[in-house]
Amino acid sequence: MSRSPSIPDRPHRDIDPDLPDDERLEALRGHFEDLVDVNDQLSEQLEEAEDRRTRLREKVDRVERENETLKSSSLYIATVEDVMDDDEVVVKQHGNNQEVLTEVSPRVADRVEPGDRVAVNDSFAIQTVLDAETDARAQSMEITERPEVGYEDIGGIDEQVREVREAVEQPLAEPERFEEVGIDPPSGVLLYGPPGTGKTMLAKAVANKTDATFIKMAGSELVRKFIGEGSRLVRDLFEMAREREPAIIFIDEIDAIATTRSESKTSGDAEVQRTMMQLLSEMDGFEPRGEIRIIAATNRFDMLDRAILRPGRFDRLIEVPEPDRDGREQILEIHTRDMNVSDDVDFAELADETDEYSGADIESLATEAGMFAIRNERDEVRHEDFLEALEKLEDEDSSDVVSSAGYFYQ
Ligand SMILES: Nc1ncnc2c1ncn2[C@@H]1O[C@H](COP(=O)(O)OP(=O)(O)OP(=O)(O)O)[C@@H](O)[C@H]1O
Repeated sequence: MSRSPSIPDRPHRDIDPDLPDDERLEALRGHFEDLVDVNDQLSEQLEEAEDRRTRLREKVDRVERENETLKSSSLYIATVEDVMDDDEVVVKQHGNNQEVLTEVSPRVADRVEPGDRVAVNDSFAIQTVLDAETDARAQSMEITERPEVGYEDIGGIDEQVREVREAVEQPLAEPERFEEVGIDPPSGVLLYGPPGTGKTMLAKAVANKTDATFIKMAGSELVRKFIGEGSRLVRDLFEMAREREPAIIFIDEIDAIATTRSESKTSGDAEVQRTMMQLLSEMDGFEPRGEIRIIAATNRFDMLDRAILRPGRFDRLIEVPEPDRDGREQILEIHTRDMNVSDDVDFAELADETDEYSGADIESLATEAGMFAIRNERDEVRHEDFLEALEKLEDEDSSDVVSSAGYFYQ
């Protein structure tokens, strides 16, 4: 790197005005030569500075172009297996487990270590090293420091809220009570019931109440996202939780990895099996009174492999049913809390009319009613808007609207 050149001193000469003319002329000539010298030096420096500026500009342009390429092209996730000399590394690609000898871009060369998760481009050159956060997201984990759902946002399932608080919140908030009594809290809690009934909300609300990090992963992602990576993802999930204790791990659609063992021995089944074994071994090695709690959810209780329900695993089962009439009224009130609803809205009647609606369906109903008000150029939502919304939802394919219909969960 070139250092900035020093600026030459300003030439200075005292010329005695009483000197004879020829001596004064000589002195002035000397001064003039000094000035020309300095001028030459400054011009040279200016030229160098301009050169440097051009080189920097080119560098910036190049980095900007690289940046654009990085942003616009898809990158693939891989794990570094080995780092060799000359900036060469062996990476294993997620998805197909292919091992590739590749190069590291000089920008990240000194940051790459075996075990790192990296993003590679189409020609497998390593572009970036993923930090824990990006890595987790790339693996479809959803991490929320403090979810914004409170118990007051959940309607119609008070008993389930109570049970979850007892099984998950209390062991985190007052572990000493379990110690005093001499029992271990439930290892894992399994919430089961039709879709859209508030299972995820329940898990988020406990995390909110206990200031725990909420880490969510869908079982389907564990087995579908990167074939052959399921058990590693489970390990990462628990690792992430250990780094962020207190934490609540929420595995949605647990049935995707814990289905009843099928007779067929396809590689897909073996993969699912390995993922489940990893989950069980993580849970078995768990500190029962520790600061990580695990909640799983399923709509397909009937399909679950009973091995995951043994003591020490998901040993507290909580059914989260569709809301009853009063529950629906409560949920309607929750979802219209921030809406400008007119006094003529009859929640009791709407609750009567929404038999078999899940909480999620009721949320859609409220949003749809709001849309009708907007369409009619009103800023107040009236009862008639809810009725129109009901009609619209009923008209749409009823199996889509009433999401619980047709689901077998026990
Ligand atoms: N009991 C409820 N009280 C209030 N809102 C609810 C309730 N149940 C569901 N909802 C609404 O429906 C949305 C979806 O609910 P949630 O994701 O918790 O359902 P889920 O049971 O986990 O569904 P799935 O099984 O499909 O994952 C919530 O964001 C909320 O707006």
